[in-house]
Amino acid sequence: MNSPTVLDSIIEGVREDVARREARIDYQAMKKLANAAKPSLDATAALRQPGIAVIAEVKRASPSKGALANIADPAQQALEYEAGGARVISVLTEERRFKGSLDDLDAVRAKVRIPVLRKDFVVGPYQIHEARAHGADLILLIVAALEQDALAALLDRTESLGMTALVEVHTEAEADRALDAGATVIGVNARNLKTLEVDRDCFARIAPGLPSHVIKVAESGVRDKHDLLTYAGAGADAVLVGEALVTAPDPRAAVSELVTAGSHPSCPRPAR
Ligand SMILES: O=C(O)c1ccccc1NCC(=O)[C@H](O)[C@H](O)COP(=O)(O)O
Repeated sequence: MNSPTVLDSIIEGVREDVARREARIDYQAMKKLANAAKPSLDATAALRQPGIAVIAEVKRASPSKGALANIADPAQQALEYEAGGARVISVLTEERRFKGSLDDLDAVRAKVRIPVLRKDFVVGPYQIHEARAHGADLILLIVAALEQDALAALLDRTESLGMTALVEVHTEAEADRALDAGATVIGVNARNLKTLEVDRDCFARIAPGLPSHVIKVAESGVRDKHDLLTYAGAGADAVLVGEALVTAPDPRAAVSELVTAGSHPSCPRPAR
């Protein structure tokens, strides 16, 4: 038997944590809470505005880097991102390896006016209703973590709750699975979640094979505006940035520099 990957061990912890939360608030009760939440914001409209969209992430720690930033006030961090021109805020809610929480999601949702992505490792429908109950507008679905039937069902569930699914892939085969499941927003993660290696050429290999109607998000490894421009040249509509923003001395300025580069007339535009 193969030894467990980083992704396997994250998922194992997530399953335990979901079971613990579900024992407190059961599935039917969570569905009711989700139904009572304010309607979700239209994330695809936000991502389709002119220029390369910046999805700015609240990320305290990661398996690849350990502790990244002591974000005492995630809402303030998100407000800085919003003021810098971010189109979407990504909030990591996984607790064990990323030091995030649903409290972080609540705090961010309460302050910002732009769409919010719940970034976690979704293993079942409970987490989707939970995300909606906590005000998320988008949810991440990782193809490598889901069987095909589950991926398609979770995508349907997300859309039926009025949310947008960012479907994450790392290989051409996963991109085919995302399309088969009906994904319209696809994130190509440069980071291999099994080995943690970052391959910034991954996006340029996969994006040309995605249909023009799909919103293409380049995830991970964006250090500065040069990386954003490279991804834009390969067809990115958006970039998702964590580490570079949480470690920046001035997160607002760091987002603004990316946004400015992505809206400059010389920035490559995806062909539509
Ligand atoms: O960041 C990690 O080490 C990691 C490890 C295992 C699974 C997921 C991981 N990160 C999640 C992400 O996809 C990133 O937080 C996101 O794309 C931002 O990446 P970066 O700008 O490189 O922080």
